[in-house]
Amino acid sequence: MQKKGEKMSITPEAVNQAISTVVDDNLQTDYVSARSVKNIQIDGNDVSLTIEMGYPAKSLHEFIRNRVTAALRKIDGIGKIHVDVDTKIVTHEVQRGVKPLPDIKNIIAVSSGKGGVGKSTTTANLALALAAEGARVGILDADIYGPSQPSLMGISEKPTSSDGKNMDPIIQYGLQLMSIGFMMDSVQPLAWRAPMITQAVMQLLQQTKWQDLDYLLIDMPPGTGDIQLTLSQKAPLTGAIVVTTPQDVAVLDARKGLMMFQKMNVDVLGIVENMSSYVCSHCGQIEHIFGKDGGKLMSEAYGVDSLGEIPLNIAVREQTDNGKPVVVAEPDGLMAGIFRDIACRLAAKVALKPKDTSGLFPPIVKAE
Ligand SMILES: Nc1ncnc2c1ncn2[C@@H]1O[C@H](COP(=O)(O)OP(=O)(O)OP(=O)(O)O)[C@@H](O)[C@H]1O
Repeated sequence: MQKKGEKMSITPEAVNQAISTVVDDNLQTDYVSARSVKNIQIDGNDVSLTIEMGYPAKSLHEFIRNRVTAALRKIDGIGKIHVDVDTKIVTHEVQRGVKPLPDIKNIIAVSSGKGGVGKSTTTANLALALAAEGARVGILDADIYGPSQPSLMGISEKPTSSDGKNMDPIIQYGLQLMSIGFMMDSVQPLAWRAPMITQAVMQLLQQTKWQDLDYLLIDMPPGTGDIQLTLSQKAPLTGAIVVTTPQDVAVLDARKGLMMFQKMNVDVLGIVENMSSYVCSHCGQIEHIFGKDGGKLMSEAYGVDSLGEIPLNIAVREQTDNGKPVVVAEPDGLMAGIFRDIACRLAAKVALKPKDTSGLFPPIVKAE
């Protein structure tokens, strides 16, 4: 029993116990289990600590601070509470046999079973959403059949080399961008053979002067041919996402992509269903033009997370066609919010992966 006048002290256990009741919506686990609680300092009844997020979520920091503070307030006799929220993105494990690149913490392949499902649009907007949440992000446009990132991003210039050896990425809307389109003219691609293309993409990946990226999104060619297969083997991928529309055919193709990554031991971080519905701009009625729940059903059948659904929205098409994706054109709009939610869920999935430890151990050399 505490005596009158005696100063009661709060214990770290009580602090952890209180925070373990706060579950992060994107991580789907609490901050203690996610090892996000750092630097707990207890001074009598006053508590200060940091919640270190493993994924960029600037727009959520205030909300998280308030939730953690409210949970701590329930501790009997607690005094002043100070909660800081910050983000630390680290390098996570990639598929066996390859090592992460020094200037890129996490590479995520964005793929689709077939063309035209909105893979490039999704890549551009997710990259911009991650950047808006505070991450350093790049895009490598590897879609040999239609490298559309430069035009989606409103870029007309070609990259240059400041050291005569490596290419400098083009900086646009805060992103670092490189495209296979810069390396070929419009007639060449059909004449290129798969090994040449793969080599060119690997070269772009390794010889671009990426500047300290948290995430690099690769806009992959659609389908599951040789190029995709080799890239899944050679590029150090933290994971992949599959973009699909809800149509049966698209889902069927997307399934092949999913299986290709699984076979290559690339972690499938989730499925994004694009053009999932259409909201009538006049009456607000929701129509499922291309069918319903294709991505969701696929994620259930294959045990892969659904990262979210993007409705068919004219602003998405108009803004991207104008070289200013919707996330930068209307950052406070509904569509930007949808891309931000998907981006946070995706980055949270990355954050839950084991950290890369390949740099910790020196290579084993045979004794003389
Ligand atoms: N959610 C959406 N709402 C409206 N239009 C969209 C949406 N997603 C994509 N689009 C439009 O659909 C067209 C195809 O999109 P995009 O180029 O991103 O597809 P893709 O899968 O990358 O195709 P490809 O592999 O052939 O390059 C574009 O005109 C784009 O603006």
